Amino acid sequence: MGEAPAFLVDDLQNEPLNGFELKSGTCKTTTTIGDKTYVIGGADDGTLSIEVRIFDSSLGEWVQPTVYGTKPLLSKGHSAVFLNDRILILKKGAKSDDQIWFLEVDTQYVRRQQKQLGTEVVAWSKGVIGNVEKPVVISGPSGVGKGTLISMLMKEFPAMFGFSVSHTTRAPRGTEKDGVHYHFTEKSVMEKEIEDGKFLEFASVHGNLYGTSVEAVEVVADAGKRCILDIDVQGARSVRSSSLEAIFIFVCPPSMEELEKRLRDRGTETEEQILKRLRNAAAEIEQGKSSKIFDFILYNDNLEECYEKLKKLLGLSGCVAAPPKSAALREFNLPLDHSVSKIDDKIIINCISSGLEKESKNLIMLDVSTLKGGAPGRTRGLDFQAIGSFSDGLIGMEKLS
Ligand SMILES: Nc1nc2c(ncn2[C@@H]2O[C@H](COP(=O)(O)OP(=O)(O)O)[C@@H](O)[C@H]2O)c(=O)[nH]1
Ligand SMILES: Nc1ncnc2c1ncn2[C@@H]1O[C@H](COP(=O)(O)OP(=O)(O)O)[C@@H](O)[C@H]1O
Repeated sequence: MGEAPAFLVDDLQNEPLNGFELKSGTCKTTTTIGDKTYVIGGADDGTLSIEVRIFDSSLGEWVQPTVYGTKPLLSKGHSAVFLNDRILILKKGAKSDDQIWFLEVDTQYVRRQQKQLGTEVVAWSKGVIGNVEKPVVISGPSGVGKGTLISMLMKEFPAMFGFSVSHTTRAPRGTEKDGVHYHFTEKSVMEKEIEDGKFLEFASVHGNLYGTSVEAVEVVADAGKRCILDIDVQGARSVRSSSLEAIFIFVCPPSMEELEKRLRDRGTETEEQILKRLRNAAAEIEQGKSSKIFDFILYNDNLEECYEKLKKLLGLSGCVAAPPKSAALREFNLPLDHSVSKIDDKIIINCISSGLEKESKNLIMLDVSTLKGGAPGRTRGLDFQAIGSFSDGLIGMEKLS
């Protein structure tokens, strides 16, 4: 709460300013939803990130919300458009990977946090261009074949999937590379990073600490790929109750004898480790089958058959590996001079650029009908098309993807 600058109160009381910058030149926008007006923009204390304050007209008070997610850095201004449960922010003059942001104001995640904290909550997430499917969480006992199935998937569809590289305190195996298979970490360092909120989930498994950092998932999302997480049942449970919308798959062995054989034949663990993993396996299988965490259970008896079933679950049966996405789909330059309007689930951006001889206009359509999964920090499923360019009254139709 606090004193509102005079011009803001004045502006808020006199006219609805949805999506338009306030007159003061401080690069703020206001968006009114019910009794609440979200004032989004640079703070008056010189903060470098975009700040949010809420004016609650039913109380006649300013509210300082709890803000989740990484705040976007200030730019030369922005436009704001309200979409059902979040506000789309289009930053002016920002780099192509930093211009589309969402302020979640009424998503399921935000509502849950508000209930828990009893305060006003908003959450930032960055927009990711491209219709990438939900992340895939794969769990199962040690030695069941998770890593093998994931490697097959990544080999056949390298442009489609990206692996979430976990942190672990266990020692690397012979062929494992730091930063590729795991981020091998000291326990004290990892514990400090967990305390600092850098992890989406973590668990103690077979006597070591394992965890998925928020960054590990974001790196894959930013590359426009579908994220695969190989995590244990405890981790899957944490992700299930997080804001990451994923598909959860549990892999079962055909029998405990076969599981033991695979673990021994792999030859990567000491006898003590093998026994520990086998002891834990029974409980993991029990939980995997009975808990409501998993959407699908796969039996990995014959490897090829199991892989085909996995592909089917992921909608990839009979699918020819997709070519890498063209750069055009992910590149999008929003000029300083533009206006924004909304028609149903389509945001129409009218970009005006003045050349030496004539002024030309470009119309870009941003499709927000299939937004997926908010936090941690990313909203996927944005698609954009150039729907027209007219300098001499000529409108051309061109799809960028
Ligand atoms: N919760 C959680 N579990 C993980 C993570 N990374 C790996 N695990 C799980 O830790 C367990 C042991 O993994 P690992 O040491 O690679 O042995 P392996 O399963 O025998 O190959 C497996 O069940 C993994 O799924 C993580 O980031 N978080
Ligand atoms: N369906 C299968 N039949 C026989 N061996 C398998 C099968 N799937 C995996 N394996 C082998 O079992 C061992 C354990 O597999 P791995 O992928 O490392 O398991 P996880 O990642 O679940 O610990 C590996 O040596 C792998 O080659």
